[in-house]
Amino acid sequence: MDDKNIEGQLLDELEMDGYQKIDRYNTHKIKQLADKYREILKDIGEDPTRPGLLNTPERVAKALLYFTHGYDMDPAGIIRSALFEEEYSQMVIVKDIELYSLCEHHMVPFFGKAHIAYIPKGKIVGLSKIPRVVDVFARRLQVQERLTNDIKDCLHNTLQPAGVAVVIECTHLCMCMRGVQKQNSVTTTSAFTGEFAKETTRAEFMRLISANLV
Ligand SMILES: Nc1nc2c(ncn2[C@@H]2O[C@H](COP(=O)(O)OP(=O)(O)OP(=O)(O)O)[C@@H](O)[C@H]2O)c(=O)[nH]1
Ligand SMILES: [Zn+2]
Repeated sequence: MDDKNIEGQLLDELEMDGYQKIDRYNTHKIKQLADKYREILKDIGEDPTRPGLLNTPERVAKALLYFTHGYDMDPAGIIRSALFEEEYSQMVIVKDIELYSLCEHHMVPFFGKAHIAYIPKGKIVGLSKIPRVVDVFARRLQVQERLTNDIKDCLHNTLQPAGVAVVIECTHLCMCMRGVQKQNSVTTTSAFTGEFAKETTRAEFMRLISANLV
């Protein structure tokens, strides 16, 4: 399946789930962006009329719209679409959620993993909605710190749990392929609410996300 079909399929699925009308790929918007990329190609010393680049501006336009499709989505709505009453009050952890985002300073990718936990207080959420919320916030221009807080705030406000924990580990390509050029540095950010303010609860979460239990 080519990139366009994969993107199209993902967006179709999201629309089918009724999250929000997604109108990112209309022809007018793609053309507007593609025209700008044609100019950018000239500015970097390329010839946009050479055969290999003829469709590149449209491809890049669609890719950028895909990389930032989180702007068109409603993360709180995603959580609210699958809330269930349940008397489970232990920690729920979804770890190793891969994410891809764009740093807002250079518009270069940063990518890595999110580890998320919450302690329910009467309500649990459909598990898949947690990675979906990660993607909504990741698919925008971000800094890792705000991405971390956005996810924490969304879960905290919609689930109203006894606590939320978010840890994100990422590689920033703006620090690898340019600038300081450090290939192996990993940035870790975290945000905690409620019960996770307690040292023991936080330590249990950190131990469980570090463990290889499966
Ligand atoms: N805190 C934070 N900084 C980020 C993130 N992504 C990129 N940056 C940093 O944003 C900063 C922008 O700094 P500037 O000095 O304005 O930009 P620059 O001259 O391109 O900086 P260098 O990358 O050091 O070459 C850099 O230090 C980047 O490493 C992020 O998610 N969080
Ligand atoms: Zn950057």
